Amino acid sequence: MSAGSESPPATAMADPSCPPFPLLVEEGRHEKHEETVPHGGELELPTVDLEAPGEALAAACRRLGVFRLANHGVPAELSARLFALARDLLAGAPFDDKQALPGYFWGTPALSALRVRDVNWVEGFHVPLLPVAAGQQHHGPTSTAAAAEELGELAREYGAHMARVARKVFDAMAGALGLSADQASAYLAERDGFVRVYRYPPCPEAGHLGMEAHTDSSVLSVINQDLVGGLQVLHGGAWRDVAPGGTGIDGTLLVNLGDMARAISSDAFRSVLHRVAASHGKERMSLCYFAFPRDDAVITGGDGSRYRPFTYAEFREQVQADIKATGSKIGLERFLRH
Ligand SMILES: O=C(O)CCC(=O)C(=O)O
Ligand SMILES: [Fe+2]
Repeated sequence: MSAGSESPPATAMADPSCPPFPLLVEEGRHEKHEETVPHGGELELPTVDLEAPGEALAAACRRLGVFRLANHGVPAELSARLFALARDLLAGAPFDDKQALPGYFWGTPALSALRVRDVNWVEGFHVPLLPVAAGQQHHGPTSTAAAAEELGELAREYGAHMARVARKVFDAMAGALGLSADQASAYLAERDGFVRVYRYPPCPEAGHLGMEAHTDSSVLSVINQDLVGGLQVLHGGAWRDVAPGGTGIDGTLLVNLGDMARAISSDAFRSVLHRVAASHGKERMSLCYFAFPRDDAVITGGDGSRYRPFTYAEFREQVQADIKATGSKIGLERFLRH
């Protein structure tokens, strides 16, 4: 039985900026959800130079599906401004004000299937890279609305850098896979991607996740995390910490391959299961960019692939239907050849 159908959970509301995350209050609940997968400490990740990706990039895609990216050309000052603006807005404004802003979300995206242990201890803004149509823009008079508009503009400026980075990374991946120019173009619609600005508020209780275990549906995702830590990837049967790469001029970004990279490479490239532990003492912030294939791109890893050909639009609709029905994504398994 889902926990949501038992007695109503307590909520953590001491901080007015905090969404009404449910707390696990019943005796014994922690034991019930105790880890079954061991924790294996930090995972050393390879660093790929964007200006000279060479063999290192393909090797990292094959072995891990996640790597650090250096020499990416994203101005440190732009990331710092976006982090600061997002932190001020998300940690500073009351929850009710934030909830009225376009693109704001908290908890699990599958709210229709809400179960207490599934609530992600996270909030944020979803910012598409394509400019928002005039009618959809928020013209509220408050300073919170003005800050949110500024955040959107800055996130799109940051997103333009992400699109540039994603194209360069993907062209190197496409080269390693021997994709045609048409495939390389259809399999990554980098300017149609989006940025998510996340805040993981401090969680008063152990046993929560900031974001539950998942693979990304993207071709590739680019993560820029602050210095708090909490991101973990499943490697060798254990959850391994991905340490922050440092901020400022020498800061690296993280590139994480999604399901689509796995499908187009016929499983040669990995899409790693990852999650974010809820923050305890400190809040955590991250800036994440996701790039997908064109909607009509027919994803195929060739005749030997375990997956039948499908369009990206088909994949996205299946993921949404599965989340609505079960609370979880099923993903590529749905597209296995019979
Ligand atoms: O916040 C992070 O570092 C990772 C977030 C993530 O995995 C996602 O949004 O898919
Ligand atoms: Fe993810």
